[in-house]
This record gives sequence, C-alpha cells and structure tokens, in this order.
Amino acid sequence: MQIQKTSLPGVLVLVPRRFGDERGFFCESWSRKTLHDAGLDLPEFVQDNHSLSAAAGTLRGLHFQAPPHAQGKLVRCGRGRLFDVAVDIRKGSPSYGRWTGCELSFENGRQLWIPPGFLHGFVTREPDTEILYKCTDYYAPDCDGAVAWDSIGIDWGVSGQPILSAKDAGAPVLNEFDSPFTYEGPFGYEAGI
Ligand SMILES: Cc1cn([C@H]2C[C@H](O)[C@@H](COP(=O)(O)OP(=O)(O)O[C@H]3O[C@H](C)C(=O)[C@H](O)[C@H]3O)O2)c(=O)[nH]c1=O
Repeated sequence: MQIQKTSLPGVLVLVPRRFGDERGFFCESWSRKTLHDAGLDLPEFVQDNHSLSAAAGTLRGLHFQAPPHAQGKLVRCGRGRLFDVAVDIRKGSPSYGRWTGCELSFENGRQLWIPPGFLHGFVTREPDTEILYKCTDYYAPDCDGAVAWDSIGIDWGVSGQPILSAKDAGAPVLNEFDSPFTYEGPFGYEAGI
C-alpha cells in the first residue's frame, strides 16, 4: 500500500498493491489492518456508494454532509477515468477554501481519502465511468449540502459547461456559503505518514 500526502493537509492518496498474472490482477481494495500497519487509522466506514456516469464531462459536486452526519470518504474509480477534488471548508482552517485534485482511474488504481469537513466532487473524463466510495456516516438527506463547482477556482480540465444535476447547477457560491464545519487542528494521522 502506498500512502501519499497531497497539497491539502488531511487529504491522502492511497494506492493498494495489485498482484498481476496472466489472468489479470488481484487487489485488496480496502484493509483496515494494512492501513494500520502502514501507520494510518481512518475512522470506521459504514456505507459504500457506487455511481455510474454515462457521459464524459459529467460533474457531481461539490457536496458535503453537515454535522452530526459529516462524512469522510475513501474514493476509487471502478471503470473509466475521473478527476476527483476535495476542498477544505473548515472555518478557521489555514487551508480554508483551498482545493486539491487527483485523477482516479481503473488503470491507476488510486484512491483519495477525503476527511469530514471537506467538499467532494468529481468530473468524468471518459464515458461510462463508475465511482465507488466508502463513507464514515450514513446518508442523511437533511444534512446534505452543496457548493457551486465553479466558485472556487478549481481547474477541472473541462472546456465548456459540464453535465450537472439541477441541485448542483443551483448550489451557492463559496463566498455566500456559511460552512457548518470548524477547524479543530491538524489530523493526527498526518504525523505518521
Ligand atoms: C448520496 C446518496 C444519494 N442517495 C439517493 C438520493 C437521490 O435520489 C439519488 C441521487 O443522489 P445525488 O443526486 O445526491 O447523487 P450524486 O450527485 O452522485 O451525489 C453524490 O456525489 C458526490 C460526489 C458525493 O460525494 C456524495 O456522496 C453525493 O452527494 O440517490 C442515496 O440514497 N444515498 C446516498 O448516500
């Protein structure tokens, strides 16, 4: 398992080992023990999500769930290719409003860990792209929120208007958004990475 820091403190790239042979490959996509042995103890995951986006240029985000149902997410791409983005929205954080992105694909096997207190979104770079992600809390529609994808200066790598849901097309811009999250200091797990 490779664990890499990103430009955004708390957000990590994980790359599980693939065992290739003439049939293809085998990979343990998630193992609490493997991460613990590598010095990384993430919160417990309680729900797995899976979505398919038929068209390239489909953008889902930027989403969050507010406390008491804030979600950490461990994201990977099961088919196709996407650009995954996290944004720190913890009030008082030294990196408030800053973003980081990473291309996740079936080919590269990368995963992105996005802690609670961060927005999550992605744009697909191929048709029929599937995303799978583990969440640290259950879906809580009353706590569901969004911030406009184009209000943070993210370089999504798309030309023109992406495909958006009505919810995402109508999300508030970051400057008019009152975040429900407050910075509580650095994440403990960063020290061991
Ligand atoms: C998120 C979620 C949704 N749903 C239902 C609610 C809707 O009827 C339908 C589609 O939901 P939504 O349009 O919010 O799906 P996405 O636009 O893919 O949103 C997700 O994509 C971004 C990138 C995320 O990180 C979040 O997990 C989530 O916000 O699935 C559920 O039943 N359970 C769930 O956990």
